[in-house]
Amino acid sequence: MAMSGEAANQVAVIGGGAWGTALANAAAAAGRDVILWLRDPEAAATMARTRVNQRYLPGVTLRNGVRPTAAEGDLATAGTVLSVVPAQTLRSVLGRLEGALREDAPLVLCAKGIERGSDAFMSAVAAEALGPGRRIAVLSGPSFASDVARGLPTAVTLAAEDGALAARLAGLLSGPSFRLYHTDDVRGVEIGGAGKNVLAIASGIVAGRALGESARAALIARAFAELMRFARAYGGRPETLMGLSGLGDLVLTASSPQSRNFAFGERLGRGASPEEAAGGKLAEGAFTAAALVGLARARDVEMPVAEAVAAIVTGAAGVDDVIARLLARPLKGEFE
Ligand SMILES: NC(=O)C1=CN([C@@H]2O[C@H](COP(=O)(O)OP(=O)(O)OC[C@H]3O[C@@H](n4cnc5c(N)ncnc54)[C@H](O)[C@@H]3O)[C@@H](O)[C@H]2O)C=CC1
Ligand SMILES: O=C(CO)COP(=O)(O)O
Repeated sequence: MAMSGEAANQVAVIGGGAWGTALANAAAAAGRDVILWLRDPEAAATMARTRVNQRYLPGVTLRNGVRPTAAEGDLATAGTVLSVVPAQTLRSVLGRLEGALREDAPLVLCAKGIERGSDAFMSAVAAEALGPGRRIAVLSGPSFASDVARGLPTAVTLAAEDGALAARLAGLLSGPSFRLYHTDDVRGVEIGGAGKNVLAIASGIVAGRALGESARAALIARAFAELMRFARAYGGRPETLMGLSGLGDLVLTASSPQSRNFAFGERLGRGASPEEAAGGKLAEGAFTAAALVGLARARDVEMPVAEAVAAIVTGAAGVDDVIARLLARPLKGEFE
């Protein structure tokens, strides 16, 4: 049955954190009718009343087209669904909400991570949780929630295996300052988003240890080289990694203290323990590091920077040991 105009214009955002709130505002700016679903009824009611997400995105007013709710039934009319909960919660959240979603609504995955334990990419987790019939897309790219929510110019990538669907969703969510490019390289886009979070932690460590801007630039370039190797081994296209969702997002996240992953690394570099460094904020790379390294090892992909981050966040090695090890690696051809 064809979707009614009302359903086609309605977007549900699952997850009322910083990014979910920003994307809800961006979709409303694009003219969509937006349902912002939170698991906590009290938080949803407060947000509906105050029109602000004080905990996760203070200082930003919700647009008129955004309706916060905790009622699962409110999701039933949305023609498009964005999942914006942390990567490690995706499976359980989709399991809970599966029955509340329209069967024909495409699901746009906005978390940047790899599931721990299963080492599964987000698209694989969603396909397992919702069954093979669900159309799945991935949205990723250089975009701080506060920039997007304030309407500052931002460009990201929307990927779906069905290129026509990717183009349609990019059009649906693009607004005056939030621009979505589209591609059919789902795997390449999700690798860029998940990988850059891990690698940005390393960049933060270099900054926190005061190793200098030259060292940080070298680190970012070597980190990008290993991300390319990983993508090649797992079916992501090199040009995707060269684009917004790869290099673009790595540059943003690995060079700004506004990034929670970078800030987490910076605190590690200054000597904080992983628990202290997290400080109650979500640093997705800390959870994804071991999974990324596990996948890399499984296909013999050399990822010394990701290995270093995984060793530090799991407490297997200290920052100084890891730096010494990286600097002692044998010299080799740059593009081997
Ligand atoms: N904040 C940003 O600038 C950007 C974030 N992202 C990605 O978006 C994802 C979410 O990040 P943020 O919104 O920034 O995190 P956040 O920490 O601001 O918010 C996470 C939200 O998820 C909710 N949540 C957690 N577990 C849940 C569960 N089991 N059921 C329902 N809701 C649950 C929390 O209550 C909270 O509202 C991450 O993967 C992140 O990498 C991507 C681009 C930009
Ligand atoms: O993904 C992001 C920017 O594109 C946000 O980065 P952090 O999660 O490190 O804050």
